[in-house]
Amino acid sequence: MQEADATSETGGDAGTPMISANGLSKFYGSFVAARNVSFSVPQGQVAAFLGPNGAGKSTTMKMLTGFLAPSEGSASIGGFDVAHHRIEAARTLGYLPESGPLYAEMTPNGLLRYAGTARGLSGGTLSSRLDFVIETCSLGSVWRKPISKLSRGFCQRVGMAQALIHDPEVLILDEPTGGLDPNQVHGVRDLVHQLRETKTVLLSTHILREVQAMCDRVILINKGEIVFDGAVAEMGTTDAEMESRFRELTVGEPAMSA
Ligand SMILES: Nc1ncnc2c1ncn2[C@@H]1O[C@H](COP(=O)(O)OP(=O)(O)OP(=O)(O)O)[C@@H](O)[C@H]1O
Repeated sequence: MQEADATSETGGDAGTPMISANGLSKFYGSFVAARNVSFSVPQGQVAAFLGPNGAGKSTTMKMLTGFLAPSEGSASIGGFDVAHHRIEAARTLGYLPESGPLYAEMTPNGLLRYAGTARGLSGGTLSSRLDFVIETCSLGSVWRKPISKLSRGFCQRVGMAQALIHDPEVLILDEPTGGLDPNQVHGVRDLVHQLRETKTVLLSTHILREVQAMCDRVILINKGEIVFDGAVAEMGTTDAEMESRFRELTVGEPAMSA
C-alpha cells in the first residue's frame, strides 16, 4: 500500500500529490467513522474510492475537501492544507457532495452564475464556463427551473456543473453517477475520460463496472479503514473478479459464482 506524503503548508510544486489524506480519523463519540486514513493521489490519476454502505467514503471525502473537521490527521489539495490554506485549496478543488447542490430555490442558471462569480469568474470567462457546463452536463432543458423541482438525476448534473464551473485541477466526486439514467452514466464516463488529460480525480461509486471503465486505481475502505490500495487490475480484470475481491476484503468471503 502506498504511504501518504507529509502535508505541505505552502502549496504544490512538481511531484506534489494533488490529493493527500494524512492519518485522517473521524470519531462520533465512541463510533469510528474513519480511522487513520492515508493515501495520496498524484497529478493526472483517476482513483476510485470504494466501500460498502457506511464504510466512511463520504466522511473521508468531506474531510479531504475541508467540509468536515477531522478528529485526527490532516488533508491537502494541490499541496495546500485544507484547514490552514482553505482559500488556495478551495480554488484548486471541485467537489460534488453526496447531498447534491444547496440552494434548492435557485435555478441552475442562478446557482451556477453565483458559484462562478464567487469563484472569481466574470464577463466572457464566466459566460464561456457557463456554456461549457450547460453543454457538458446537458442542463439546457432545465436551465431556468427551480432546482427543488428537478429530478434526482438533473440535481446530480447541477452538482457536477457546480464542481466544474471554475475549471479546477482536482475533482472529488461523491457518487457522480448516482441517480443518473444509462445515457447520463455514459456521459459521465466520457466526461471523466475527457477530464483525465488535465485533472486529478477521486470518485466514489458502488458500480464496479464504472471503476473498470473510468479509473486507474482503487482505494477500498471498510469500517472506516483502508483495506486495499492498488491498480484496478490488481483488484480484478473482470467485473466478477472485482466483485469477488470486494466481498473478500469487506465481508471476508468471495462472491458465490452465478
Ligand atoms: N454526524 C454523524 N454522526 C454519527 N455518525 C455519523 C455521522 N455522519 C456519518 N456517520 C456514520 O459514519 C459512517 C460512515 O458514513 P459515510 O456516509 O461516510 O459512509 P459511506 O461509505 O459514504 O456510505 P454510503 O455508501 O452509504 O454513502 C456511517 O455509519 C454513518 O452512519
